Amino acid sequence: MTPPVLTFDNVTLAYQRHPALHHLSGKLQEGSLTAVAGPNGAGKSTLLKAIIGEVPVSEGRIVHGAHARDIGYLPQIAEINRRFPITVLDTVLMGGWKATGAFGRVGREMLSLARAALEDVGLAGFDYRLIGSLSVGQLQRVLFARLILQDMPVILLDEPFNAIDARTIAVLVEIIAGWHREGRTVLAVLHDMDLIRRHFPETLLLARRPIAWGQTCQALSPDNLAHAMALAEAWDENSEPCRKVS
Ligand SMILES: Nc1ncnc2c1ncn2[C@@H]1O[C@H](COP(=O)(O)OP(=O)(O)OP(=O)(O)O)[C@@H](O)[C@H]1O
Repeated sequence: MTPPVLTFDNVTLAYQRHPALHHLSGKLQEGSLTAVAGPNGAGKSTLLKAIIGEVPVSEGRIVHGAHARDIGYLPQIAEINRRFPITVLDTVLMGGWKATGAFGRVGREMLSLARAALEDVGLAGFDYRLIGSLSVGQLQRVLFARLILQDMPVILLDEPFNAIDARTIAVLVEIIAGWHREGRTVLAVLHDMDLIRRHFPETLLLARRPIAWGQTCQALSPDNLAHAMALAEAWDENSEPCRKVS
């Protein structure tokens, strides 16, 4: 068996010592397709940010396997500055910086790969549109095209289907399924339980702490979902900073 892509060893993540996620342990296997589910404020986005090093680990550790530097990350769309005056094509080409270097010239091959990625997401011909002129769904397609160009073995997606219509969701779900078939590891924060059940074989259910992690049908059992909701409702934002649990 190949070593896990990520190992979580009793991980606690906190902001100003107030825990957002407690005591997560488990392994993300190479080639797995996993949803991260849970109520608002459960710590889902925080977990993704900790994996890419944007949020420090307060306790425990996250051990990266062979692909430590090879992670593609799609932030929540609300975190993208759409006023930045950049074209669709240049946004996608940012996904190729590893090959071109930060200030390298974009070669013909990279350009044609970027255009092919735009075609894959159904946006052929949008090259010179400014991203500020796109609908939310079109912008999400552009960001997926950038991930295609990035060509990473591990891909983290934070609410990729938020505020997106069914047609665009179908296109993006198919791209994710393609990544899975290619053996990439995908971890996606999602809210739509039906969509998770249909397309994601594994689920990590969080409610400020892990509730379940395994096959989706078991992880999203009615008992587990009720437990997660009850914990979320009982949560006190002003609770004491985390103390170690032995
Ligand atoms: N930068 C920050 N500073 C302080 N607290 C934060 C920060 N970011 C998130 N939090 C808090 O950490 C907790 C977990 O937030 P997180 O965004 O990880 O939840 P989530 O499960 O992704 O929620 P949602 O489904 O609403 O996006 C929340 O209580 C949130 O207010």
